[in-house]
Amino acid sequence: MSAQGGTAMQERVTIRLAKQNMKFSAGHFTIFSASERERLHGHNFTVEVDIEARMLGNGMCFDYGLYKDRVVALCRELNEWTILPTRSPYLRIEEDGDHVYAHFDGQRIPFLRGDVLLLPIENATLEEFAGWFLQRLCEDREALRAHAIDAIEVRVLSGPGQSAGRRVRLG
Ligand SMILES: Nc1nc2c(c(=O)[nH]1)N=C([C@H](O)[C@H](O)COP(=O)(O)OP(=O)(O)OP(=O)(O)O)CN2
Repeated sequence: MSAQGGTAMQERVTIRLAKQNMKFSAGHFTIFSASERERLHGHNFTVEVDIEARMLGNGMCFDYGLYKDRVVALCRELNEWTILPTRSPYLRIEEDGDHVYAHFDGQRIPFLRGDVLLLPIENATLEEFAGWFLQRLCEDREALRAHAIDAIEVRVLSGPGQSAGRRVRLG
């Protein structure tokens, strides 16, 4: 339908946010099984968000600046930490004063408490990072309704050509 003529169904639009400051540097290791994991290493991760919404008149949908700021703030929360998953079936986290110990397959891996971010995810993977962003972006359901948002997809990249995307449909 042309933009001039309204329809009973509001037109949909996809806003893509992939700004250069949507990034975070973090250490992690992927756990593949009860006995296999990677060594600790890091990446400069980047984040891209697609938001599907309905047009609200005045030639626009919601003001995407609100979500730009939110994604950048979430990236800052993950920036310059070693990220450990608290919901892994294979990793036990022990907090002891200034240290955090990750217990994996008989290993007791020490970290300084001040270097570690414990995230409620199953594994420190791209797909779980994407899920964490998605869950945080969808916390304010009232705002999503007010902005006529029907779906959000978050894609996290660990470098060019390597990413995982997760999507939630709201409408
Ligand atoms: N399903 C998933 N599989 C794997 C993940 C993941 O997040 N989800 N992650 C890893 C590794 O952590 C990651 O691939 C390690 O980085 P790596 O690719 O080795 O290094 P680069 O990003 O520099 O890429 P290069 O191909 O080495 O240039 C494995 N599997």
